[in-house]
Amino acid sequence: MKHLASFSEKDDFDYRDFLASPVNFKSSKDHFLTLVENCKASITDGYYQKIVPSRREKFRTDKSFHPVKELVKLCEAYENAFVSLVYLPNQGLWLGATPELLISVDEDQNFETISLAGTQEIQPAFELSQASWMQKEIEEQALVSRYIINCFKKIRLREYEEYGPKTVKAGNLIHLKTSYKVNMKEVNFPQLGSVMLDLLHPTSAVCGMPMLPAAKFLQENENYDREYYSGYLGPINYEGATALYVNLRCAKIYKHDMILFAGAGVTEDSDPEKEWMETEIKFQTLLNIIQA
Ligand SMILES: C=C(O[C@@H]1C=C(C(=O)O)C=C[C@H]1O)C(=O)O
Repeated sequence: MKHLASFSEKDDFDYRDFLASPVNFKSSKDHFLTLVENCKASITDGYYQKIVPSRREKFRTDKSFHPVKELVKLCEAYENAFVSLVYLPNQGLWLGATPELLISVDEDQNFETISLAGTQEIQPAFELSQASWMQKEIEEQALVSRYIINCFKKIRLREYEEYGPKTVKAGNLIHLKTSYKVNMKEVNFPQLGSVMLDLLHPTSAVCGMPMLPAAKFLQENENYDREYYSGYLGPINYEGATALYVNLRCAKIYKHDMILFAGAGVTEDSDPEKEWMETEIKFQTLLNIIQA
């Protein structure tokens, strides 16, 4: 951390030289509200159980914005998030602080995945024991849990441990989380990590159920390219362990702006205005900490 912080102060190269100006796009609230209505209508028709539409929004970055400094601030603010800063030529510079583990395998061959969904905004002094959840969020998260259990069923894996659901904090938000753990040595399944990765991604926390039709629905209706948002990233076989996270609460950084991405799980009980608000408060996870 110290190394990162001093890097940002002493180097005089301008990272902006590497970055493009963002393409112009209009972020329309009406479009998102109509999209949520269309998701609900398709769910009511009986074919889908859940769809997770998303949107993006452009924000001006402050003069003092520096990606490495912002990375350090995010690491300090969000102890439980996977905080990342990634530059890829032609794909740009991405900054994020995601609460969502996709899969991990530790050095002792313990596998873990989680089901994370349901969102509420909280104030800093909020105690987790005060949390109460509506039927809509409970059902929404249960769908993600069912999706994971179905993946285990496909590979006939019965020996998993399930913890939760319990309420967890992710910055300015709380979510419902259930963890699934498997001792890969005990079940004699050394490939479990890669097999589950193929089956899980994209989970119904970011896409929908059933998965393939929901992905097609989003491609046809979302009207923009998610790029790396809702993909996954993380260390692979680093010191014997792998931990891949879903790329949420993330921003693509441009010369003088950044584009933030956020989605919200829609079920038949969704209220479009509330889903819009949910994407707004998800943007705040980054905006509360970084210079914008
Ligand atoms: C889709 C996002 O988040 C996911 C959707 C959630 C929800 O619908 O309540 C909650 C956590 C994440 O699994 C996002 O942050 O963009």
